[in-house]
Amino acid sequence: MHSKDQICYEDYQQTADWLLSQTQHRPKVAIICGSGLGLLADALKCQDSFKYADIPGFPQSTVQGHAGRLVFGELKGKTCVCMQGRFHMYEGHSLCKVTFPIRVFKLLGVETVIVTNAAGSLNDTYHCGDIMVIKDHINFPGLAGLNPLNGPNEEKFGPRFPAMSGIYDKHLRRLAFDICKSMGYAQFVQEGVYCMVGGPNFESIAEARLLHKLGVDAVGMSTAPEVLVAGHCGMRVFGLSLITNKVVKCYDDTEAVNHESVLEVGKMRSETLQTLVTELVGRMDINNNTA
Ligand SMILES: O=P(O)(O)O[C@@H]1C[C@H](O)[C@@H](CO)O1
Ligand SMILES: Nc1nc2[nH]cnc2c(=O)[nH]1
Repeated sequence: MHSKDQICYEDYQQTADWLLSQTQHRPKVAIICGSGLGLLADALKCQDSFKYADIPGFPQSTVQGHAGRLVFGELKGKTCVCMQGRFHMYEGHSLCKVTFPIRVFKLLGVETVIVTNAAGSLNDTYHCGDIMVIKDHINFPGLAGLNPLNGPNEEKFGPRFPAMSGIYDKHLRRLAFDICKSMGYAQFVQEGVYCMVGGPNFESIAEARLLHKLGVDAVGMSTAPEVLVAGHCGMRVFGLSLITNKVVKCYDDTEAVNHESVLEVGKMRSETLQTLVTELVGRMDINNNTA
C-alpha cells in the first residue's frame, strides 16, 4: 500500500489472490446488499463466507444492517459473490476504500455487478416498499469532485475518461421487468433515476425540493461510486433501489425518516428482492467457470 488513501494494483491483487486461495468458487456475478437487504445472501447455495475483518486489505462495515461478510455461493447454478454490507463515504472511508471490493471482484473474474440500496422516494407516484430498477444516476459527490477514479489512472483497470452513458445495462433492465411481470410484481416495480448524496443526514425539506425539481426519483447515500468503478473496468451493471420511505418535501409534514424504519422495510421486502435477483441471475447470459 502507498499512502493511507492510495491503493495500488498489487493491493487489489493480493486480496483477490487470498480469496482465490480460500474458496473453490469462481464468481461471474457480484451482488452488493444495501441497508437491511443482507438476507439476499441467504439464497446462495454451497456457501463459503468470510468476515470482512478476516480478509486482508478489506475495509470494515460500521453501519447497523450491514453484517460485514463476503459470501460466495451458487444461485440457480451460477457462481456469485455477495457483499453482506457495503462501505459508505459517510463512515469515513475514502472512495477508494468504498470501491475496493469492486476491483477485487474484477480480479476474481466477475463480469456483472448487481447493486442494491435502500432509498427515499421523491417521485410522488412511488410507495414505500416499491422496488425501483435504476435507469441512471446523479452522483452529487462526483459532480463536486469526490470521485473514486480521482488520482493516477490505473490503465490495467480502464481508461482515464470512462463514459457513463448507458451504464445501467438495458438488456438486464428489460429482463428484470419481464421477470417482475411473470412473478406478479409489476404493480410495485418502477424504473427511475437514483441520486447519491453524501449523508449521513437525511435531506432537509429545501434539499428534497431541489432533488424533486431535478427529476430525481429516489435518493440514497451509496451505489454511484461502486457503479463508476465497475463501469470503468468494463463490468456490466444492474441496480435496484428499495423505496424505504418517502422523502419529506412539505413544511407541514410532521413525519421524519429514521434508519430503523429503513431497515424494517428492507426486511418486509427481502424475500421479493431475493426472488427477483435469483431469477435475474438464473436467466442471465454468463459463462459459469469453476476453479
Ligand atoms: O447502503 P444503502 O445505500 O442501502 O444505505 C442507505 C443509505 C444509508 O446508508 C442508510 C440510511 O438508512 O440506508
Ligand atoms: N439520503 C437518503 N438516503 C436514504 N436511504 C434510505 N432512505 C433515504 C432517504 O430518504 N435519503
